[in-house]
Amino acid sequence: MPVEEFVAGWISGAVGLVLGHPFDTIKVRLQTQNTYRGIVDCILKTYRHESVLGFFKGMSFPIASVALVNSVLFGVYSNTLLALTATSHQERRAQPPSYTNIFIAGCTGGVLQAYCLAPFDLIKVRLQNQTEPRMKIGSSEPRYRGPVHCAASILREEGPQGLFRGSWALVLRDTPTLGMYFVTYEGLCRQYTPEGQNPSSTTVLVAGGFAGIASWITATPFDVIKSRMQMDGLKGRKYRGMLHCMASSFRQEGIRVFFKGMTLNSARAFPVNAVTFLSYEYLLSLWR
Ligand SMILES: CN(C)C(=N)NCCC[C@H](N)C(=O)O
Repeated sequence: MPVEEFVAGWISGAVGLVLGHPFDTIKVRLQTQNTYRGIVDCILKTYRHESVLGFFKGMSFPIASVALVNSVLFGVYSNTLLALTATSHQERRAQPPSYTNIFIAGCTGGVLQAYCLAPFDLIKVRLQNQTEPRMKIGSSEPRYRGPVHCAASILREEGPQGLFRGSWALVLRDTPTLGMYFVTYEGLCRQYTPEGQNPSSTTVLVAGGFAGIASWITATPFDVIKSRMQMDGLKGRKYRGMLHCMASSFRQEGIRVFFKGMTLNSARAFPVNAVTFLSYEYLLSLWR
């Protein structure tokens, strides 16, 4: 089993994560709180109330977990392709796998990464939604003092299943969209690369960026439901399950609820996934 794919997935994920976290915080707040009038209002309120630190809330756990999550995604993807087509990463330029196999490998990586991601993502979302300013004397204390305190409080108050709240929505968000993610990336690379050659850095950046946008646009409806389910339980239970969350969100806010955060998801997706794929391909070429 080629371990390089796992290591390259980890490092490239960390680079992308830091770059995209501020967008992610604003998106999560817009999806789960109804107190903001839009993106600009949310950015201004966050900055005024919490300073620039507010945009980076909840980033430490994703940084710690990205090694696991991204290496599982890229490692499982590549090793599933190896099992399906008997070609290694290096051989795939000369013998390109079919899009069906790429889609199946992407979906397999997506399901497994969703399970690893679930508890870390839930803690991230809970911390991102704390709007109390840090280090301001006289301001109210946030409910969670940090990621470890957050995990311990959830375990104590909501039980182990509390850490997996919203995980069905997460699996539904990530499975088909990650299949599509790799199909888009491969498709664009093939389109703009002469046969048998490796794609140029520009092609990798553009293909990675558009793969990110395409996958996040389609992922947004389940992303909204996932974030709402993850916040449920904080002040009692509002939703009886994923379907109830979908129905009640739709009843109260109409169809547009499923598109909340789509602009930010897309804006974040381009740079994050451009650098993720560029560093992934670069690292693999170093180890070849
Ligand atoms: C639509 N989905 C769930 C994805 N494309 N997921 C892949 C994650 C890539 C990168 N870490 C990111 O956060 O965009």
